[in-house]
Amino acid sequence: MIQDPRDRLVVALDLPSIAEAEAMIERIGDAVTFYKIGYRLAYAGGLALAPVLVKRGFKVFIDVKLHDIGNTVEEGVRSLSGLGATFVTVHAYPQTMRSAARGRANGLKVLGVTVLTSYDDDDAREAGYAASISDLVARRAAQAAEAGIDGIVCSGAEVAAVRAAIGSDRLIVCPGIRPAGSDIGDQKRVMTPREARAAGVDHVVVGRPILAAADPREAARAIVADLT
Ligand SMILES: O=C(O)c1cc(=O)[nH]c(=O)n1[C@@H]1O[C@H](COP(=O)(O)O)[C@@H](O)[C@H]1O
Repeated sequence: MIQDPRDRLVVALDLPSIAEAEAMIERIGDAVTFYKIGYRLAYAGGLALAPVLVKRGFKVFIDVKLHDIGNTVEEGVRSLSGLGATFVTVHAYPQTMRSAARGRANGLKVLGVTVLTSYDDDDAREAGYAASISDLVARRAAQAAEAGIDGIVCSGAEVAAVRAAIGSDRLIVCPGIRPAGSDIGDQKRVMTPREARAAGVDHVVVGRPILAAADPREAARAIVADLT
């Protein structure tokens, strides 16, 4: 149960260094309680920021989208469990999800990324999938529940189908969130914060619309208001 509405928003710290991430966190102030460390920051040494943020009372989402042989995924998730983070992502393949479930410890929750929000049906076809994105997402959500992981990453358009597949005890997290009128960038399956909330999302992930805003704190506040 989410008590503080700010916890519904996860801000993606897609920045090139810990120093720049720290400066952004300072600018955003108390408008945000939950931060995501993804490829850009993690591969620039940013995983070290996770325990620092946890110590300061923030929640942390480690978005490394693991996908490898089972043993490697299990041990990787076990290593990441030491950071004190709340979420870690893996690609939602059955073997990968089962292995991640075995490796999680210390309260770390595993989220399965169904189909990236930068994909539409043409992109899925190009990658060799005959199924539509909505079918693929529903299938992977059901497999995530079977594998016993803690939640799903999908687009806002799939929230209802995913909820039906995973029930109310698992979490739904949506990136590809764009406040009305903001630049979509490379995202293809997008929704506004308000629409995602109405669809029943637990958390939304937002990067560029906040990081690139003239006033990131105000941009974050406006999104939290739409999620409340
Ligand atoms: O796992 C994710 O967080 C993720 C999954 C997905 O399907 N789509 C997606 O955009 N993301 C991440 O969510 C963030 C979205 O950032 P913006 O498009 O800048 O709001 C990025 O850090 C992506 O890596």
